[in-house]
Amino acid sequence: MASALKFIAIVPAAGVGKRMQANCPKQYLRINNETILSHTVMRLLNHPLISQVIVALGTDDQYFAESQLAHHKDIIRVNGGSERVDSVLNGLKAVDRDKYPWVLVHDAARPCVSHEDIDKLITQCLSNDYGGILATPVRDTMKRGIPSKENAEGDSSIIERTVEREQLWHALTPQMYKTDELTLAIEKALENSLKITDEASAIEYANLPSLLVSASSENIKITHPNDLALAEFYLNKQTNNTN
Ligand SMILES: Nc1ccn([C@@H]2O[C@H](COP(=O)(O)OP(=O)(O)OP(=O)(O)O)[C@@H](O)[C@H]2O)c(=O)n1
Ligand SMILES: C[C@](O)(CO)[C@H](O)COP(=O)(O)O
Repeated sequence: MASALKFIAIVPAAGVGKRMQANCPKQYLRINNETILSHTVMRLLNHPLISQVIVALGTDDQYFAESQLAHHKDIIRVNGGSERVDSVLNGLKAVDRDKYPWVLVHDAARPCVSHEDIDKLITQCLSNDYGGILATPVRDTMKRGIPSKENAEGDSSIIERTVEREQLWHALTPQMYKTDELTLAIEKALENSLKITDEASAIEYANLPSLLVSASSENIKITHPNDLALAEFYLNKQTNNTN
C-alpha cells in the first residue's frame, strides 16, 4: 500500500502482568532471548509506515533503561499510569499532532501482530476517514455466566444464557484513530468515570464510528502463563514463513 503519511504508535507497557504470575512484568519475559516488549516495538518500527513508537512505562520500570530500545532514535519513553487507559493518554499527550494526525495504539503484550494486518487496518481507516480496530470473530458458542454460591471458591459459574455470537468479535490491537479525536474521547470518558479497557470503548462513548477489521487470531495478548509458548510458536512460524 502506498501512503505519503507516516504513523506513530503508542505501546502501553506499564502493566505488572499479575495474571502471568511471573517474576517480572510480562513485557520483559523473553522469547528467543528477546523481551516481549522488544519483539512488539521492533515489529511496529519495522513496518514501513510506522516511523516512531511511544512506549508508556511504569514509573518504577527497572528493565527498559538496560535494553537496546532505550537508545533507539525512534522510540520515545513516557510514564505510564495506574490503568492502561492512563498510560495511553500519557502517550497521546506526547504525540506531535502536526506530524501525526493518526495514531495506532498497540499492547506491548501482543508481539505476534502481522504487517499484513497493520496494512489492512491503515488502508481501511484511511479510506473510510475514521478509525477502527483489528478484531477476530469469536468461534465458540458464547455463554453469559452468573456466579454460583456452590462454586464460590472455584472459578466456575452457572450458565445464565447463550449470547448470540453473530457479529461478536474479540477486540485486538492496534486500534487506530485520529489523534485529536481519540484524545478528546478518552478525556471525556475519564471525566465521566467510564471504565475504558480499549480505545474503541472511548470512541463508542463519544458516538464516533469504528471499523472492525478482521485479523489473524495469531495476534494474541500474552496474558496467562500458557500464552508464552503459543506466542513463541507463532513468532517462530512467522519468521519461518518470511525466510
Ligand atoms: N496501568 C497499565 C496497565 C496495563 N498496561 C499495558 O496494557 C497492555 C494490556 O494490558 P494487560 O494485558 O492487562 O497487562 P497487565 O495489566 O500487565 O496484566 P494484568 O492485568 O494481568 O496485571 C499491556 O501491554 C500492559 O503493559 C499499561 O500500559 N498500563
Ligand atoms: C486492549 C485490549 O487488548 C483489547 O482486547 C484489551 O482490552 C486489554 O485488556 P487488559 O485487561 O488491559 O488486558
